[in-house]
Amino acid sequence: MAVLELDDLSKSYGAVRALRSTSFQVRAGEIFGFVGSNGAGKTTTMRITLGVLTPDTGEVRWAGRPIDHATRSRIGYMPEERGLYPKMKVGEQLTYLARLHGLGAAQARSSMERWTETLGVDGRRDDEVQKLSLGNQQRVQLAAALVHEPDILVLDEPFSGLDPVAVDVMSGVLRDRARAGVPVIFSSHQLELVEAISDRVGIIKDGSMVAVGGIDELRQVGAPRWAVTTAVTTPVTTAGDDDTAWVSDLPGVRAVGSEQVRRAGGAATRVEFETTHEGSEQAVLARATSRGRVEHFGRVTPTLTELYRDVVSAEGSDDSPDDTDGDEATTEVTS
Ligand SMILES: Nc1ncnc2c1ncn2[C@@H]1O[C@H](COP(=O)(O)OP(=O)(O)OP(=O)(O)O)[C@@H](O)[C@H]1O
Repeated sequence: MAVLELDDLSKSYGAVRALRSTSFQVRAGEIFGFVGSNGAGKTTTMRITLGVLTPDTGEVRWAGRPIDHATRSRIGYMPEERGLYPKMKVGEQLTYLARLHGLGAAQARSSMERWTETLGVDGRRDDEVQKLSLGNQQRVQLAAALVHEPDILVLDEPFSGLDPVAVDVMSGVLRDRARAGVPVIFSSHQLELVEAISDRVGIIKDGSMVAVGGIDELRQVGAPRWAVTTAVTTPVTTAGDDDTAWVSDLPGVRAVGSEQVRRAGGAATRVEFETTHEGSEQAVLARATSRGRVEHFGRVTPTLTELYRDVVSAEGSDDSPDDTDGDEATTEVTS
């Protein structure tokens, strides 16, 4: 299966180290969500993939071979800064872009028709791009990335500013392209959306990949997290009081937070904890049972937002641009 390989990419802009030995892969037919804080290095990575920026070290390969001019023309790219001609009509512009990528006149026209229909802007073909709303301009921008039927899709924040219907349309198109065997890489700050549509996710921080893998796989990294909710008959004191000591003093257990819920006829306490030894959650359950009626006990599945916060706020953060220390370890989970 063809794989897009980004191998050991480094890039500095003067004193700013934008990428530090960044490596990851995107397989054919896979949607890869690329996330990271502002300035983490996503756009730089995408521009290098497209070949508009040259890395200081490393290379990008497609199907085992370094990306050359011919392969580059097979990439559909949606740049963050967008790049349509505002005064050109939608239909003309898309047909023109398809022809630039080598499609014949009839093929370019039918591809333009197909993508404007799929993306719901077929009624705007004769309008200048600048007359469209920002969301519709973005749909046209995606059509521009797709109109030459690319083998690889690289999309820089394609969802930013879209309404929920447009998000659904865009997600559907990405899924459809992936099903057709295209590797799709997209960046986004909308982590719930990334979680919903990505097959794999990469988290970049200060130019280094700090986690790469399927979301379920990334969830397995780190200590398992649990929650226990116990009904308590004794009145709960001030909300926010620490009620985790009964959990924390058990071996192999670390309480990470608690919550108290008042309600008619009593209250309940929910404590979240991590286990560092297999089976130590059973000791928590036994103790909870001795304290009151256990209403709920189970594993907590972190969301991508929680995973992201964990890895991005992990120790070792250094935002100084001229930092020259070593690279951070990547949590690589491959399936
Ligand atoms: N042309 C440039 N000249 C100098 N510095 C640059 C240039 N382009 C990017 N940078 C710097 O490189 C770092 C990485 O920027 P990049 O645009 O790749 O981040 P990003 O993850 O895409 O951010 P965002 O989420 O804000 O779009 C940042 O510190 C940025 O300021």
